[in-house]
Amino acid sequence: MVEKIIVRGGGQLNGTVKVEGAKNAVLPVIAASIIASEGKSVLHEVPELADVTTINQVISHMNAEVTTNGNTVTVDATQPLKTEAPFEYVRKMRASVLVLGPLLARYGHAKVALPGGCAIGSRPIDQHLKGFEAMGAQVTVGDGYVEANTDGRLKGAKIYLDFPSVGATENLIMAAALAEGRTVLENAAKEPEIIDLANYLNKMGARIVGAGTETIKIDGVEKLRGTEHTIIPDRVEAGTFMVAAAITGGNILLERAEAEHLRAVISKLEEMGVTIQEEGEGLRVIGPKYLKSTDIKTMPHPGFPTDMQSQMMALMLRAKGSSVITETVFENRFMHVEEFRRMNANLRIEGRSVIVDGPSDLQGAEVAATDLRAGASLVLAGLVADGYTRVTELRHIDRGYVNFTEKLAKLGANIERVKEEQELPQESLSTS
Ligand SMILES: CC(=O)N[C@H]1[C@@H](OP(=O)(O)OP(=O)(O)OC[C@H]2O[C@@H](n3ccc(=O)[nH]c3=O)[C@H](O)[C@@H]2O)O[C@H](CO)[C@@H](O)[C@@H]1O
Ligand SMILES: C=C(OP(=O)(O)O)C(=O)O
Repeated sequence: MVEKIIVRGGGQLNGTVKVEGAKNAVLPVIAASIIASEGKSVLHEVPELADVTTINQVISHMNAEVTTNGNTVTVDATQPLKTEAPFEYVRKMRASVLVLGPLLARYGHAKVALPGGCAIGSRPIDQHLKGFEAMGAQVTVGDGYVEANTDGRLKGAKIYLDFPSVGATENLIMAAALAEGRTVLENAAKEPEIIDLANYLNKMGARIVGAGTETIKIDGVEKLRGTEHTIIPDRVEAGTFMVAAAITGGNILLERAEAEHLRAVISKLEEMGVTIQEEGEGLRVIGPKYLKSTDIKTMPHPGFPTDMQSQMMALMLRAKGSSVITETVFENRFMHVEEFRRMNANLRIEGRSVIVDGPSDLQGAEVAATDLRAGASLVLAGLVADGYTRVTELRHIDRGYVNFTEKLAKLGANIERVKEEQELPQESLSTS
């Protein structure tokens, strides 16, 4: 049996959706919760995602006590922890490497399986390791593991990142939180999720200033204490539903969507003719009758987010004229292009760019989610394709979207998630 999302194109999406807590904020926050040698952390607005289950399994494996009650997760890491994260977890989710910084800071030792690449690129962690070494750790890589050790506490250091890596910035802030002296992180990532992590750590007793700017200063403290924290809203989930409104010419109110985190996305959607208004604690998004073409280049925050690239490509397919979308953050984040082509999309890859000649007359087809955002984008394209689109490989979508099918159905989409018999390939039916 294979699980599929089946969507039939046609019709506008209208109604209200509440944006979940951010996947990319909650994963580092749960990883950071294991630094606390005293007190429990109580985390609110935790989305019920497969990735959250994975990070909870990683820290439970280390002996942290994790209790989930709806969207509230309590972590008690006061008992002695194991300092290893095995491959079985890291292979499911690269963000498992975020336990390196907290373990090294608290225990002077960490051993984590190397994450390796994935469908969107090779994704090395050299910038994380360079930072740990600058703080005095000995780092070795072998047998598929990275191991870091330090005698006594890490030492504060001046670290310049070659690229504003989100994960490296998070791992190094966490490591520096318990280091001796001051760490200055230059060319740091400025994503809202970095600010959320720093706010959480500061509530735990850390001394971090400058999160959200390119220079972050961390004065190490001796210990941190569990605290209460509410996870920020997921700007990528919000952006995905904004595209759902835009592509169907619908009208959706996104409760808890944070305009400040979505400036680049809002600006590009407005260029394409979409109306966006702040309303109460959220954003109202109204799709136009005709979409206009535009060009987009992905960049680190506050630039256009790579995690919204494929959704915007789906939208460009329906815009009149030529649009160009350039990916500068990941080396290989265009796997969805071939899948869109199965749906009769007119687009081509040129180096790091995709040229979209719209509007395409999209036709329903059987397509595979090649990664999490690609999966969501195929569903978005299916909302306006002629006939039925069947999307497979749903485990990717489940990593980052809570009840995606149900939420779209509630907005009026003709969509369901089903289990279907796997069709045998032709050759296995042959009797010769
Ligand atoms: C769990 C999480 O928060 N994931 C997000 C995080 O991923 P992640 O933290 O992995 O992304 P990074 O910002 O680290 O990676 C960006 C680029 O830098 C490269 N790089 C990174 C680290 C390093 O040591 N060396 C190196 O070369 C990567 O291969 C990639 O090409 O930020 C990405 C960029 O906004 C988002 O797409 C992901 O959704
Ligand atoms: C690429 C993403 O996540 P991850 O870094 O967890 O693979 C994403 O959220 O789009």
